[in-house]
Amino acid sequence: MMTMDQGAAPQTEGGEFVVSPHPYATQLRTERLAREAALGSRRETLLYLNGVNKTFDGFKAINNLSLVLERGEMRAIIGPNGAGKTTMMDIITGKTRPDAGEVYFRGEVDLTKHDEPAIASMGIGRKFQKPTVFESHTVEDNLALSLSGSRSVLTALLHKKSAADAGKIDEILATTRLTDKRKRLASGLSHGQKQWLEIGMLLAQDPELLLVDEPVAGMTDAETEETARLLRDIAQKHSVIVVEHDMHFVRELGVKVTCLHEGSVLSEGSIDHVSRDPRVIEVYLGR
Ligand SMILES: Nc1ncnc2c1ncn2[C@@H]1O[C@H](COP(=O)(O)OP(=O)(O)OP(=O)(O)O)[C@@H](O)[C@H]1O
Repeated sequence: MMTMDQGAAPQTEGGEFVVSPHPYATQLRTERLAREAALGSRRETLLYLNGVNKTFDGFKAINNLSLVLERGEMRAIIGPNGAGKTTMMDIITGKTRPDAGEVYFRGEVDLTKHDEPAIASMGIGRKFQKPTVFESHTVEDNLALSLSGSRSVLTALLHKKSAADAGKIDEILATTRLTDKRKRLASGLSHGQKQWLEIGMLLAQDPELLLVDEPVAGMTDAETEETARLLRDIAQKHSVIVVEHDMHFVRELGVKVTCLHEGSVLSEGSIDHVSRDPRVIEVYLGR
């Protein structure tokens, strides 16, 4: 006579025979559902970092870092020197390859598989701390040279701009508060105006995500406050990550703040939440 294993024994339910799933099948299904849920939440996001690690000569610069940026979000990143802010930006832009972890753009592009030029062309623009504008060109020519698309330098400088290009340059000049400086040589701009021009040059490339590194370092108080307004304007149409130490400026941005420490997220939330967090006070704000 045939005997049956208890786990797979048929049972009657409303007159029908049903087979209890094997415990291993149940485990596989649970794991599959968890994977699908993770993929679902990743798809919703613009930038998804999960369990990212990067070690330099045995030193963990990035340590199991996870961070999610929603589409259209502006995020401020703070943290003490050496916290891993620059390394995180380097990983997002393909300058540094992580040792482990997931880095996804628009939920589906694995950024760890692409190099810097490819990532830039996908719509991630980066502005480094030091402005690098073309000093001997006018403000508007700096923007014309940066417009996305296949223009040669000569085409950009010598030929009449198309109506679309001209309209776009006008819009960027207005956003970056440089309309009345458009004919000036970039060398004649103040430090703050050069930073704004460089942000404009990034905008000319139509990035979906802008990474901005310490934009207000060296600016006057008035320029700092104007930069917060300028970035809030930009964030209406773009996603932005701003790394900055100036807490007054970060407060002016009025966005979610992430504090990094020793390569991972120490605290995250509103500026009030993060700046009251005893751990943030201990390692960063209290210093
Ligand atoms: N290419 C590299 N080789 C070796 N060590 C590195 C390299 N890049 C970064 N590090 C180290 O990794 C750690 C994190 O540095 P990172 O520049 O990312 O910090 P940060 O938060 O940007 O600091 P800061 O506010 O000073 O710019 C530091 O200890 C740094 O010395």
